[in-house]
This record gives sequence, structure tokens and C-alpha cells, in this order.
Amino acid sequence: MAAANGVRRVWVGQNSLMSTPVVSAVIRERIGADGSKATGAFILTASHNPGGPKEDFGIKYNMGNGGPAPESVTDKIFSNTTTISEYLISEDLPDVDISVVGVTSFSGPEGPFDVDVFDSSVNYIKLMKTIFDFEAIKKLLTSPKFTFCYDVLHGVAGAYAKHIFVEELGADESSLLNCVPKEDFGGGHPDPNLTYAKELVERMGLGKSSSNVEPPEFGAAADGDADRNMILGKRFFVTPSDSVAIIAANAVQSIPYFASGLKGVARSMPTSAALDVVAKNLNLKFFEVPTGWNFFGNLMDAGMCSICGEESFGTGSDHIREKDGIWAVLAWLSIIAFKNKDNLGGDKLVTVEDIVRQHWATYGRHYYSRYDYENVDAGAAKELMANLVSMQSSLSDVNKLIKEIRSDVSEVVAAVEFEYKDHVDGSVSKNQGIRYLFGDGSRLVFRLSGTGSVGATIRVYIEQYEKDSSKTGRDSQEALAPL
Ligand SMILES: O=P(O)(O)OC[C@H]1O[C@H](O)[C@H](O)[C@@H](O)[C@@H]1O
Repeated sequence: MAAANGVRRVWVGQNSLMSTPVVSAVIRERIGADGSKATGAFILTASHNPGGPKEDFGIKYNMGNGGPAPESVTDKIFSNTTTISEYLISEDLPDVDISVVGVTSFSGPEGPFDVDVFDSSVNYIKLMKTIFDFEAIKKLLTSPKFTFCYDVLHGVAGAYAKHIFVEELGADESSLLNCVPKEDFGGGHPDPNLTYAKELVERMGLGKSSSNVEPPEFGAAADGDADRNMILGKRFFVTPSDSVAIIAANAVQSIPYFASGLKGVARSMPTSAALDVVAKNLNLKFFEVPTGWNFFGNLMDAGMCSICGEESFGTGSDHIREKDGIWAVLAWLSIIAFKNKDNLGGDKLVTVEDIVRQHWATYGRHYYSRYDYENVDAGAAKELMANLVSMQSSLSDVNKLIKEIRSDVSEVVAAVEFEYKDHVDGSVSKNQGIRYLFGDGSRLVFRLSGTGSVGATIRVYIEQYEKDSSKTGRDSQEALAPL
């Protein structure tokens, strides 16, 4: 198939499933560098063992910059799917032994093509070493004071985690949880959040069952393709919105890649405004884009953005054009290492919780919560959204309605449906979520999910800003109750 499509070289990362950040990095390094633009589809078909059954390792649409395809491309792909009348499957593709690194040339009906099998963790570590101070992180990870736990939920990050954290950075192997990648993710759901990363949540002292074992100082989880992350401290959850803000606030001092300053920062619209406050205080360029990583790519290609993040547990930088879960863990370890650089022999470490609370004291806190209404009737969901849009034309009615329910929330001062004009190519994305903005900086955002598979999923994002440092330590659900 590869040859029939005119492809002359196929890259196959060992471990069969390459992580999304690695695919992005490989495209940028090997394909982008070749000068070809849209790479269209990555079709990896090979067998694990010579002579064994062939498996389709999946199709991945990526652009020449290594990022996900923008709407204009996915729309075109969709329209093409409506006119496909046949497709061809090549039965006689040669077997590729992906346990052996190297390039093999094959002949095809339209000429020869190469299959380049490489160890993707080697590429990835090489890239990470250009970004982070591995020595500083190693000092932290090997300090008897610091304990660490990374739950990979049987996703592909497992293939990288042992290599990076244990072999390169000296962490104890027992720090890694569920690190053997499995096709069925060990029966679990590889979503790095408080619901699905159960074992980690228990280990970090955030679960229901109390244990006498002291939780680690730092915990993190990855999703199946290693592009998302959850960050935890001992008995402490860091929201993804806070995480990107804290990384941005500390990047220049803690991460060598950013030592000369940040080009700008960006977040998706429903992500809390914690990053906005950092950008304002540090005088950084700031962008609010619709949900979906593709919107960050253009800003990065234009040299306008260094760090970005989404409330949906994605964080990343312009080292590639995808979110990167392992990068986020290394970024946090770098910050903790920096804060403790003169302190590893001292009495008490500066903890994740200390770092977050200090951040709130400096910048204020954005209390934040997201509610997901899954599998609802698609027609009814559309109607609800239309109704929320039509209500936006009369703020006095909206305020009356709200005050009747809760008199202790501030006034809605603006209500707008989010629309984004790309700063680089000028393309416009409409209907990107409905925002009710309150006088005290609070927000209620309503959005239809783009990833739900059954019916519709409505997401409601609730956010309240608290500037007063004496009030930033409240329980978040209690603080958000009025809203
Ligand atoms: O539309 P949602 O269900 O909220 O999902 C939104 C998420 O979808 C995908 O996972 C994208 O890669 C993310 O960048 C985005 O944040």
C-alpha cells in the first residue's frame, strides 16, 4: 500500500505504538525536514514477528509541522470519504521485523521503498536532553528526601518511562506503576484523571481508603498515547489549568530551553484564566484559542507561542506540535528541582503543594470545575445550546433569572459565543462554546464535546477568580457552590 500511494519511505517506531509526541517529533525531524508538506496519513502495517500475522497499526493524520490536522484538512478528508468507491489492500507486502533497528529496502509495483525501523525512545530522550537539565532532575530523583510515582496506565509511555526516569534519571523502578504497555490497557481506561488513575490516586493519599504508607512527594499519570498528563502532589491535585500557568511562571528559571524568555503563552478557551494572569504579570504575549491542539500549531510555527495548555489534561511547548505528557512531568520535576536546589540536604522539601499555594498567593487562584453530561440526546443538546445563545441577547433577563436562584453571585456583564480568527492564517472558527462572563471575573462556559461517541456530551466549565490571598485556600467545590 505504501508503494502504491507513492510513499517511498515508511518510518516504524519500535514498541509498535509510537506515542503521539514522538510521531509529531519524527514528522518534524524526518519528514518536515525533507521539504514535503502535509504528510497526509501515516499508515503503519507490519507484523510483530517475521512470518507472523500483519496488523494495521493505525492511521494518523498529521501535517508537515508534526501537528494535528486543522479543520480545513479534516473537512476535506471527510468530504473525500463520502466519495470513496473502492480501496485496495496489498496482500503481498513483505514482513518487517520491527524488533530489529535498521533500514530495509523493498520493491513494490511502483518502485522500491524503504522501511526504517527505529527505537523511538532514543529519539525522544535526545530531544528531551536539549530541553531539560537532566543532571538537576537526577539530583532530585536520587535524593532520599524525594519520592516519585508515575502511572502510565499501561499506555505507550511505559516504553519511554523506564528508559528516561529509571535508566537516565536514577529513579527507583518501583516509582513506575502499570508501565508495561498493553493492547487492552490492562482492562482499564487510560485517562489521566482522578477517576481513572485509581491506583495512583490511592498511592498519593487522595483515595477513599486510607493507608499508613506515606504518599510520594510527586505523582503523575499519562494517557494511552502519552500526550496528556495529570500532576499530583502528596494528597494534592493540581488542576491542568493551574499546571500550565505554574509551568509558564517558572519556565525561564527552571528549564534551560526557555532560559532566554518565552515567546508567548496560550490556552484553550474553557481552560481557566490562571495563565492569563501570569501572562499579564510577566508581560507575555497571550492567546486564547478554541479547544483542540491544532490551534496552537500555527502560533508556534509563527514564533508567537512557547508554552500552552488545555483543561483536558494537555500541556506542551513548541519543541513539537502536540501536547506531550512526559514533557509535562519533566517540566514539573525541573521546577521542583529548581525550588529545592539548595535545599536537598535541608529539613523539608518545597513540595508540589507549596509551589501551587505560593503561586495562588502571588497571582490569585482560579477555582475551577468541569461537569460532563455524557450520552445525552443530540437534538436536545443542540436545542439547549441554541437557547443559551438566544438568552445572550438579554443580559437583564439572564441576571434576573440567576438572582432568583442565587442572590450571592455577581452580575453577568457579557455573554458571547466564542469565535476565533487565527492570528496567522486568518481562518475563522465559529460556535466554539458559549460564555457567560461575570463582573468578578467568574465564568460559566457551555460547550458541546467534539470527542464524545454516543449522542452528545455537554461540558459545563465553572470558574471563579479569587485575588485575596487569604481566601485562596478554600475547598474548591465550596468556593464554586454559588455559581
Ligand atoms: O471536545 P472534547 O471532548 O472536550 O475534547 C477536547 C480534546 O479533544 C482531543 O483530545 C484533542 O486532542 C484535545 O486537544 C482536546 O482538548
